[in-house]
Amino acid sequence: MGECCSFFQKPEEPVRKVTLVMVGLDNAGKTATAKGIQGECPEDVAPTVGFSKIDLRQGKFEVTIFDLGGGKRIRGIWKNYYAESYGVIFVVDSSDEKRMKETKETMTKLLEHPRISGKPILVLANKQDKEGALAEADVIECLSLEKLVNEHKCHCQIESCSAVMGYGKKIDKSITKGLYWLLHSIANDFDTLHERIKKDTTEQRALEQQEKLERAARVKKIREERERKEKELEGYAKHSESEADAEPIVNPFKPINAVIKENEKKIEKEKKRQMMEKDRDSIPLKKPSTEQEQMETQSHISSSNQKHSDIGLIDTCKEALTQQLEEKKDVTEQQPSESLDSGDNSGLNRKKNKRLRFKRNNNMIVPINTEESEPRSPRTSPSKTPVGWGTPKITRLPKVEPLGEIRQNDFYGKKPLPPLMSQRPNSDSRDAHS
Ligand SMILES: Nc1nc2c(ncn2[C@@H]2O[C@H](COP(=O)(O)OP(=O)(O)OP(=O)(O)O)[C@@H](O)[C@H]2O)c(=O)[nH]1
Ligand SMILES: [Mg+2]
Repeated sequence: MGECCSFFQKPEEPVRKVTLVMVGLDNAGKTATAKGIQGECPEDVAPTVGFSKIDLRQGKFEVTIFDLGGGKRIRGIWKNYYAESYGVIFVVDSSDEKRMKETKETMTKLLEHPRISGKPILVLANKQDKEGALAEADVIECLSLEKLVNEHKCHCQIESCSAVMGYGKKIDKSITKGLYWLLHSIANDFDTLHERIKKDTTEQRALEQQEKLERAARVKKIREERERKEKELEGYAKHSESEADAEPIVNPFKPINAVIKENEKKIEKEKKRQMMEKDRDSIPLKKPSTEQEQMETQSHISSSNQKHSDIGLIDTCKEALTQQLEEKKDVTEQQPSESLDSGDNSGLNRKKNKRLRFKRNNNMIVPINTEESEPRSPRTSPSKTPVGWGTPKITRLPKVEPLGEIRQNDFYGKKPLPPLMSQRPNSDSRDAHS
């Protein structure tokens, strides 16, 4: 019988499609409430990113509810749903008193929107099961709800509820009651609302179409600009290619083997040059004629070579030689007296080393300048020739030979010597009879 009644009633009461938006701050309980209305368990819900949509049949209404994400960054999308909404469900977390100010600001912004103002609004003061949750009156006061709805000529109903109390048939009756109130309110003013929504949605769609065209024009412009730049680059590349064909680029890099060989040749050339210089320095310009010249030449070569090797060493040797010569000079000065006072051996040594000169004087041989040619002291050790320094001339004095017949003959040009006198004219000079 009931079915028959409803069957007959249906043609009289046309089915009305109604769209609702469910908004409020994040964590307020919107999705939990929507799930409960739909007959699903409201627990284990996750924050909504974007929106979720539920459809339900309520009497003569085919209801579509857009459950929109309440996060700060998502609230911007809310306005896109205002035009087609017949009414609003605003969910408040009554247990979160700290966010009441934010809730009020959000609600104010919502109600003052031209596509919301004048439309019916259901406020659900949710989470009443939680201890310390604000009562209905407190929520009204915190949100200045009366003032707000009056300002924006919105029909308003507030219900205290708990979304997690149950779902389906066991859903909190306050939620069902609030939903009935909203649908009835819409039904009461349905035609007006319907015309407004038609108009708003048309405008909204036109606006969206315009935005779409503008976006397409921007994309087209960007694409054309990019294609123009690509063509310019292609033209530049072709121009570069033609230039490259005309003038082949010489590769500045060489194989490493070629570079090594080149360097080796340079080193070899430099070595040869140095060798040639060395040889040129070592070859004497004229052959030394005498022994002394040879020695001097060798000394010069040695000195010259050494000059190339170490000039600093020359200075050192100079100093050493000078010092040595000074020492010898001192010794030479002391030598005559020592030689005279010393024994026969020292006398013999002196005879051996002494260079004697003689002059003929009335058929007599007279030694002269014996002191000047006094040899160095035998006690003085021969100087060690410094490395890299020419042999000093003092060590190259002519060798003193003993005076003999051959030498005497040479001296007198093979003439017979005069007979020796019984008494020597220079008896003090024993050196003449050595
Ligand atoms: N105690 C209690 N917890 C609730 C109630 N309603 C929702 N919750 C819990 O509150 C948390 C947030 O619920 P949601 O439904 O996700 O909140 P929302 O408004 O959809 O949040 P957004 O999607 O981020 O905007 C969940 O852990 C729910 O279980 C309620 O009435 N009482
Ligand atoms: Mg949600």
